[in-house]
Amino acid sequence: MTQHSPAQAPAKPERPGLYGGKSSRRVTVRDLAAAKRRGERWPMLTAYDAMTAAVFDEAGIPVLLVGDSMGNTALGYDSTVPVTLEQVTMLSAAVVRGTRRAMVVADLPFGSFQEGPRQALRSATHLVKEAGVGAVKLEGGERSADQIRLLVESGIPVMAHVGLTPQSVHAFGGHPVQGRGDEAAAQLLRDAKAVQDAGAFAVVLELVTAELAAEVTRGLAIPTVGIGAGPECDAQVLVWTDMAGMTDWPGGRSPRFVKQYGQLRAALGDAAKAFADDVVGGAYPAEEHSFH
Ligand SMILES: Nc1nc(=O)c2c([nH]1)NC[C@@H]1CN(c3ccc(C(=O)N[C@@H](CCC(=O)O)C(=O)O)cc3)CN21
Ligand SMILES: CC(C)C(=O)C(=O)O
Ligand SMILES: [Mg+2]
Repeated sequence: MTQHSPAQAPAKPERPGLYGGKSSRRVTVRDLAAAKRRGERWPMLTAYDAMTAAVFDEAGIPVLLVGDSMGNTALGYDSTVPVTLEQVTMLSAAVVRGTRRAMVVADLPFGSFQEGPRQALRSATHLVKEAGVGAVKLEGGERSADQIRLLVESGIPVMAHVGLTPQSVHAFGGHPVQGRGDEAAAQLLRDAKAVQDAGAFAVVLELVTAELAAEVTRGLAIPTVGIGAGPECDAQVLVWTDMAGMTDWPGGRSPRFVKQYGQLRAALGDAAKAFADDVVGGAYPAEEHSFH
């Protein structure tokens, strides 16, 4: 079949942007700023080990967060509060080793930055030098602005985190939606502006109404990363075990913002049972798994 098109349209790269980009160099804060200017949305996932991080890196996820949610997921605590800087450092080093392209961001855990800017710099420096992360994240808006400013001045990119900040679960008395009511909305807007002014390169908005998150996203020059913050954020993050259907939620009910894109808990349980049945029944190992 002959086709009489005057000229072959130049082959359009399938995904020109951050997600699925082909370059093997690490994603940088400049790439994220450029994506906001292009109006391009991007995904972020947590990771806590090298093998899982490699899967997400190969899938083209541009930013991986070694979240202090490791407390709930990897370490078996019922909150993020007990997580230590050494735990985040060890798992961050594994995630960096497992990845080639993703920017790896490490959470500063509870107690590692609240004393002030100098403590924050000591903790963040430890993560950069010992684990090799490209950026750190810390919770708090106006209350954390001095910490953010010193880290950024010292050359460490900072992702901020406002709205629901789980390290304050005891102060919040749970995980309530943030920014409801005029006073709370005004405070959240001040927090978002404060972290941008302090030099943060992005800000997580956690459990914020979709309307307020949209307003914050329009009002900031830096990208917003939503979790339970509606569809208008520049980026979206989920805890990977929630995203993949691995998390065992207390009472079996997941938070409203979670969408499961897989059934890993069932799949892994089925694999373990099939292995166990084969061992008990003598079907494994078979001849082809044996040496002579
Ligand atoms: N596995 C996991 N996923 C997370 O998203 C996560 C963690 N762990 N650990 C740290 C925090 C805790 N997070 C949570 C935990 C519970 C709700 C929750 O139950 N929210 C209610 C809304 C409550 C309200 O209506 O005020 C919901 O239904 O979403 C939200 C965030 C988010 N973070
Ligand atoms: C959910 C994200 C934003 C987080 O802080 C974590 O995983 O610890
Ligand atoms: Mg966290």
